[in-house]
Amino acid sequence: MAEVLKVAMPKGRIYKKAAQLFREAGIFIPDDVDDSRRLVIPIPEANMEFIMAKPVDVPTYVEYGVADIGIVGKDVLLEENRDVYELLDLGIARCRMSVIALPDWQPGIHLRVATKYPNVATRYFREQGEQVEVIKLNGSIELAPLIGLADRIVDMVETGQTLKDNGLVERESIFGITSRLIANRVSYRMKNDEIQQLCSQLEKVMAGNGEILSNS
Ligand SMILES: Nc1ncnc2c1ncn2[C@@H]1O[C@H](COP(=O)(O)OP(=O)(O)OP(=O)(O)O)[C@@H](O)[C@H]1O
Ligand SMILES: O=P(O)(O)OC[C@H]1O[C@H](OP(=O)(O)OP(=O)(O)O)[C@H](O)[C@@H]1O
Repeated sequence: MAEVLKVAMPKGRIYKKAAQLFREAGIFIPDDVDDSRRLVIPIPEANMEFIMAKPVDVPTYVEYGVADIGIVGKDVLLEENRDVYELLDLGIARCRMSVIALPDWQPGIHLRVATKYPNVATRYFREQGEQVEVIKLNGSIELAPLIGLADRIVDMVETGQTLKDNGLVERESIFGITSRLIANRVSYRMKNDEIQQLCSQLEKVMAGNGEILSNS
C-alpha cells in the first residue's frame, strides 16, 4: 500500500492552477478544497493530504518534514533559502521579479529600496556593487516610491497593470518566476516511489501543455 503524501499547498493565487495541473495529471482533487476554512484536508482518492499553507511558509513545512512535498513560487524559494529539494518547474503562476521606480528616478547617494523580499533585494544590489538600505514591507509595495518611503522597489510584475495604474516603470527584470514542486530530503528517500510517480504524471502533462503552446 502506497504511503499518504503530505502536500503543502499554497493558499491563494497558485492553488487553483496547481489543483488544475494535478487533475490534468489524473489525480482526483475535489472542487471544494479551498471553499472552506479547513487547513488539513485528506484526499483519500489521491492518497494525499493537503496542508493549506500561506505561500511563504510552504518551504518551512517541507524543510521540517511535516509536509513531504510542497508547491511554491521560485520567488519564495530564493527568499527563504530553505534546505529542500527542488524537483520540478511546474510552469504555472508565471511572473518576474523586477526593480521598479518612478520614471524620473535618478541614482543618488542614500538609496532606499522597499520590498517583500529583503534577502533577494540585498543579494541583487550587493552583486551590482550598489549600497542600499532595504526596507521590508508586507504588501502594496508600489506605495513606497509614490509616497516617498523608498527610491525603488523590488517586486513582482505579472501583467504590468499595477505599475501602469501607479505611474511606475520597470527598470530591470532580475529573474523569471514560476511555481516549483519541492520535497523534504528524508521524504524524498522514504516515499520515493510515490514522489517519482507524481513527478512523472506531472511531467507528462507539462510536456503535453508545452506541445500545445509551441503549436499555437
Ligand atoms: N501577479 C502576481 N503577484 C504576486 N505573485 C504572483 C503573481 N503571479 C504569480 N505569483 C506567484 O504567486 C505566489 C503567491 O502569491 P499570493 O499573492 O497568492 O501570495 P502572497 O503574496 O503570500 O499573498 P498573501 O500575503 O495575501 O497570503 C507568489 O509567491 C508568486 O510565486
Ligand atoms: O503586474 P500585475 O499583474 O499588476 O501584478 C503585480 C502585482 O501583484 C502582486 O501584488 P498582490 O496582488 O500580491 O498584492 P500585495 O502585494 O499588496 O499583497 C505584486 O506585488 C504586484 O503588486
